Amino acid sequence: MSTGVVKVGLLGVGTVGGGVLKTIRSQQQKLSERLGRRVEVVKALVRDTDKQRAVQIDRDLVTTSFEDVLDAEVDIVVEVMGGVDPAYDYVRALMEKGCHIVTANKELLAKRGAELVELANRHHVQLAYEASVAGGIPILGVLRQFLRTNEITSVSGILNGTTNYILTQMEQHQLPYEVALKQAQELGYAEADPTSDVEGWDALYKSYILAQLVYGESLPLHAAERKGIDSLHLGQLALAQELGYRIKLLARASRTEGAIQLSVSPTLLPLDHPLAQVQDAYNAVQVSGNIVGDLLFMGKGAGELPTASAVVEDLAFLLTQRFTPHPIWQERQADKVRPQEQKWSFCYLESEGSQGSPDQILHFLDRAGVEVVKQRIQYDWANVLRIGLVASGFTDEHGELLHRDFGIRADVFPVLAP
Ligand SMILES: NC(=O)C1=CN([C@@H]2O[C@H](COP(=O)(O)OP(=O)(O)OC[C@H]3O[C@@H](n4cnc5c(N)ncnc54)[C@H](OP(=O)(O)O)[C@@H]3O)[C@@H](O)[C@H]2O)C=CC1
Ligand SMILES: N[C@@H](CC=O)C(=O)O
Repeated sequence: MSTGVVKVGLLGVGTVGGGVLKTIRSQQQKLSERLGRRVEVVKALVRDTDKQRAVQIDRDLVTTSFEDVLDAEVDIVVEVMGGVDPAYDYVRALMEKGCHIVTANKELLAKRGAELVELANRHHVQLAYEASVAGGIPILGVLRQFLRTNEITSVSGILNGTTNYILTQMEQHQLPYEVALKQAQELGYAEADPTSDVEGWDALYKSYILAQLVYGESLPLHAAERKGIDSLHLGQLALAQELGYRIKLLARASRTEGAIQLSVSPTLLPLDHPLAQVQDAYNAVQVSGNIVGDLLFMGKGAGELPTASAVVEDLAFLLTQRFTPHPIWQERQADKVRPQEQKWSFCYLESEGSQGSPDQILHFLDRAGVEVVKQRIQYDWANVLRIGLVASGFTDEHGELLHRDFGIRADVFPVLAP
């Protein structure tokens, strides 16, 4: 490593990269005092050098050629370009040259993390990725350093800022889904392709990383349960609220009897549940340990400066550490994928015709053995029947029968507690 100055390469000067540049500048004195050296960005890779940026950057530093970064003799590279291709090849080439890597790229880690960890070990370089999970919340550092003696039964919570922002705007301001999504993009919360956010992939990548860190293994992504918020509508949020619940996109990594489970799903939380209070782009991570009990960490999960905070803290911490090998990452498919045990469900029933009255429908469910503990019945302006139920024992088969006999479409979501 060069003396006097820490030379940093940046892959990407978008929302996060811009925040990293601003933070290195605003915190230069603190960084220099802590590290005994100035931190300087010496090359920055972008796609388009003529693009207007929210951060001022010297024209000479910016390049569209990865070779310029590779040849720049950098000590550390911050990868904040996103995606797997070409990010993986770039990170690999840099590690092979002896560069430490700080990344915020959860997709890269969830898809190629095992190889990157192995490469980092082979080339004795550090791989730091605090910003990849829950933005500004330093949850990986806490799990890695301060919860090693506990048996962690689960790590769960709200891990995607974009979807939490959308749900908050829809529920509190009756904003249509598309408008709320557009706002989240403008605020810099969403991924370049926001499908990753709204279909639950981003939260799944983060749960995958948490499982690797906590359990030393994870389930392959394709074997996880994943449902996003892309088909949720205002009617469902309103009915859930009338029943005393708020819908949040909950992600969970757990280990039961040696089997890892990963899931992402819109879930109903009682309005007074701590996770139901988490609004806008905030995230919250709940860790359950056998000694400590339940812990809850909350903070901004997306956006320029909260994410840059995690990146720059990683960078500074890494420079004060000696290299120690990273625990390897493994994937293991459970012998039998067991669905998460879920006693209570929210069933949102909407009539496609007028083949049955609410009484007939509820009577049918009662006879079929479905236990209903809460219900709300509404007719919208077009006289479409909507029924919201909190129930136990509702299966796909009940949904099919409701469709066949009553022209009812059923959407079912887990409920954390009735
Ligand atoms: N936004 C957020 O709140 C958070 C983001 N992250 C992660 O951080 C990473 C970056 O996100 P974000 O800053 O929002 O993304 P942006 O889309 O805002 O920025 C991406 C940057 O990378 C550059 N880039 C992308 N692809 C290439 C390529 N093939 N060659 C050269 N340059 C490229 C872009 O160049 P150009 O500007 O010229 O287009 C841009 O500067 C992602 O992995 C994301 O998942 C993690 C936590 C929070
Ligand atoms: N798109 C992500 C950004 C941070 O990880 C999110 O919304 O959480």
